[in-house]
Amino acid sequence: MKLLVFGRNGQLAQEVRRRATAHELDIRGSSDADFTDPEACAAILAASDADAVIITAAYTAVDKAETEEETARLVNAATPALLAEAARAKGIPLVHVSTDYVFDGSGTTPFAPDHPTAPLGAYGRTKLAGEEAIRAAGGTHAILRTSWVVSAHGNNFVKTMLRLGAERDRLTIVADQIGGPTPAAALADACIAAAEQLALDPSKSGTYHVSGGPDVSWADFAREIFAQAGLSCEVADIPSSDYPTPAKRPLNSRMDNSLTQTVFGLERPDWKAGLRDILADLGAEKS
Ligand SMILES: NC(=O)C1=CN([C@@H]2O[C@H](COP(=O)(O)OP(=O)(O)OC[C@H]3O[C@@H](n4cnc5c(N)ncnc54)[C@H](OP(=O)(O)O)[C@@H]3O)[C@@H](O)[C@H]2O)C=CC1
Ligand SMILES: Cc1cn([C@H]2C[C@H](O)[C@@H](COP(=O)(O)OP(=O)(O)O[C@H]3O[C@@H](C)C(=O)[C@@H](O)[C@H]3O)O2)c(=O)[nH]c1=O
Repeated sequence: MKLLVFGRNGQLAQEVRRRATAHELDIRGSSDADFTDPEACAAILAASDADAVIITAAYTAVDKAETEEETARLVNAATPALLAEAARAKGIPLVHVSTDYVFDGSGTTPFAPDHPTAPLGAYGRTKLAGEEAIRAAGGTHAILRTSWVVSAHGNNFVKTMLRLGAERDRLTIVADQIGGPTPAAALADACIAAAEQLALDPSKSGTYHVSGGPDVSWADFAREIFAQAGLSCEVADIPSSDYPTPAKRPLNSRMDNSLTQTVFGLERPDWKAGLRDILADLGAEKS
């Protein structure tokens, strides 16, 4: 298959490039497909001979989105909307990635894909608008909602903890937000599998959850990072109220992955194993 992939340097984009070895790839980064220009991006798709499209590009700066919601909306909603229409016009499947931040974080039960959405902030609102536009376009699609993506590339919680854990003896980390850290490598495999399977069976179109397990707090996630990296940084639990940020984060980010397993045959990713691979990639594993 030929895959048209939007996004080049992001966490997911880099893992798709690394793992889609069975396919021909046409990769478009922000320098040649700027998502603040929806028509230009749709024209790239319209002119493509790809068999499927994967959108990895997104505006992911959660706090900055509070003051840049219009830009975030262009990148996370307007361009995915036109790409979905262009994909439908060509009759090719579209795989898109969304977020746990479309939910309000209430309760302690894992959210199923059809649970009502109610984002707490601008990033979640714009990602939800992207989902809704893709569904409305009516083409063959998979929206894969994920959470807490980590990898050896780009900016993410693992790399932040490795940096801070090497500098400090003690960190205070929120312990009342619970979710599933997701290795970008496993998410890339899910995107590729969804593209392959949708091409064969468009009836698999829909919204799915791909989040690593088991669920954990950010504080316990940090402890496991330090344990696997052999860093002796103490982690003190704090409530979210002690870590004020411009955007409110959901307390419950647990997501039910069972539909993904049933329809696509994909197991829930094991984030502790994924973390070992990331630390090995970074040369940061415990010696
Ligand atoms: N990171 C996380 O914790 C989570 C991410 N997600 C979702 O997963 C997906 C992948 O995220 P992730 O790989 O972590 O994101 P990153 O922040 O690592 O990378 C962002 C990507 O978006 C591209 N991008 C940003 N702005 C533009 C623009 N104006 N035009 C074109 N491309 C742009 C970047 O382009 P370039 O390649 O040129 O650098 C880069 O490839 C996204 O849909 C995100 O919303 C969901 C839950 C958690
Ligand atoms: C650095 C640090 C963070 N934290 C907290 C803040 C936050 O609640 C949590 C994680 O911090 P981050 O800045 O990585 O979180 P954040 O940018 O909100 O991560 C989110 O990104 C978007 C794109 C998503 O879609 C989400 O699934 C999620 O991964 O850790 C501490 O409590 N102490 C610290 O020292």
